Amino acid sequence: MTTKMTPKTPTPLFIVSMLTLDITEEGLQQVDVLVRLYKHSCSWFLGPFYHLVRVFHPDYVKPLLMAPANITVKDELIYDHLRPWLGQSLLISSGVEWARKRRLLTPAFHFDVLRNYIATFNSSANTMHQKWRRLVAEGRCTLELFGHVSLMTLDTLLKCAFSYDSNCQESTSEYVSAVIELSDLIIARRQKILHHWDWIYYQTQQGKHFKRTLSVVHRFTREVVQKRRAQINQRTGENSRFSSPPRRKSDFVDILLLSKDEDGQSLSDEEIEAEANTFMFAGHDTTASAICWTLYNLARHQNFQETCRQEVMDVMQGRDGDDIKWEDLSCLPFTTMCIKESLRLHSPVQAVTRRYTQDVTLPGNRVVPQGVISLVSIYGTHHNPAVWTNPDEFNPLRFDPANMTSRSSHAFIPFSSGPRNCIGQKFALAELRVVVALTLIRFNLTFGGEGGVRRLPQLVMRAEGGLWLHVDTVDQ
Ligand code: HEM
Repeated sequence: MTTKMTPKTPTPLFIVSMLTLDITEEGLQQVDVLVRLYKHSCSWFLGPFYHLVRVFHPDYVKPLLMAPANITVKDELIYDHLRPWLGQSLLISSGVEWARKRRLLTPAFHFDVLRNYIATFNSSANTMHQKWRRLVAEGRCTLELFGHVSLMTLDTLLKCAFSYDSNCQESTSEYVSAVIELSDLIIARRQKILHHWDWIYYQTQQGKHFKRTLSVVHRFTREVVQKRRAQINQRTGENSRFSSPPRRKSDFVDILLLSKDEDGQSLSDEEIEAEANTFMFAGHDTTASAICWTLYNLARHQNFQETCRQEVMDVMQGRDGDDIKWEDLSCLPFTTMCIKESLRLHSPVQAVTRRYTQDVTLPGNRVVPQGVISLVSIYGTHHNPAVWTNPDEFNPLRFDPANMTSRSSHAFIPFSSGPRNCIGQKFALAELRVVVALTLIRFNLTFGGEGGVRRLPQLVMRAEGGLWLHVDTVDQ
């Protein structure tokens, strides 16, 4: 016998928090209450429109995230506002269209491609740290991390996606300002229920501003792709049978321009623009959030910070410069454990939502009926006391391989899982390790605030009023 997931009676507080998508510290604490109460999932009707199942136990998360991509649809409640910016890209599309794009884009994230980006990760981090050194020398030792780190991840992505040196960490870039503004405008739109309808939103000042900002971003991407296409066409003309790679190291746009599906079809310029915009959106804030929270957690746990620093210094011993190399990444096991624990405790993405075109069966013969929105709570799963002992405690030893054998494969899902998992996770983890390692050998980090910060779960996990750390240069 199967049981359809039926709604539990929600309290008004929970309904309000769903409509505002938990964008406060209190919203997160309400999730903690739900998780302790229900352990696996709960299910609601939200007004007349939505029936929503919220899942936060690995046993239930697994069948939902591992469901075949051809029955999985990205839900409009969360993703529709991104469509004007990202178009029908990998993040948003479904079915056959998604499968074709995923096949064409996967080579862009192969290890052989990623290892070329290590130099860029180092140089972007160096620029940020030079700024920090200047600020420390001026006596401004307490820094708001998100501002600095977001510019650095944008700088990196612009170089890796477009080979474009924006110098955005040192001076204002119109494109970078527009990308930051678009994310802020999308958050603001989500919080106003009436703005969810296009025909209202685009009449408002905010909606008009969104359109103007969008045109800056789209113009930039279009110009890069068109210019690059022209260069490739010119090279193929010179060498009539083959499209040869560029003389500089390939970036994402080059790889997408040269990729072909089984029928020999390549992505159109519009499709490449959509994917490039998606990399910028999906890759900069998420990675910045992960870096900032890792540094924050290490600032609050000096013993772990010191162990990581020692580990990095051991790797760098006897070297002339202090660049992190690709081969070094696998020699930083404890630092990687701290990064993973931080991704658990302060997961940049709090949830993913899905609908399924068929019923999905969960353990105990429970069924999520087709069409129902499933909200897979990454935050809830990572804070579930039925899965993690003392879930609010920062304890990197959870990720010691000896302590991981009995844990479900779906207990730790910062990058989601299954066919629609994050295509950029190896890129992100490599950048995280480089930036965290370089930061620790150059700076001591301390947190002065009492009792921690108030978390701000927006598009990614941030901190209310910013994330402020005290930064001192390490004597070398
Ligand atoms: C710490 C950093 C990152 C985190 C925590 C993260 C997390 C996620 C999550 C949870 C998803 C699933 C979204 C969903 O199903 O709705 C996702 C998908 C995706 N991510 Fe990431 N991400 C990170 C970095 C990146 C980077 C660096 C890139 C690209 C350069 C990227 C590109 C994408 C794309 C294109 C998808 C859609 C994949 C698909 O549907 O096939 N992400 N990411």
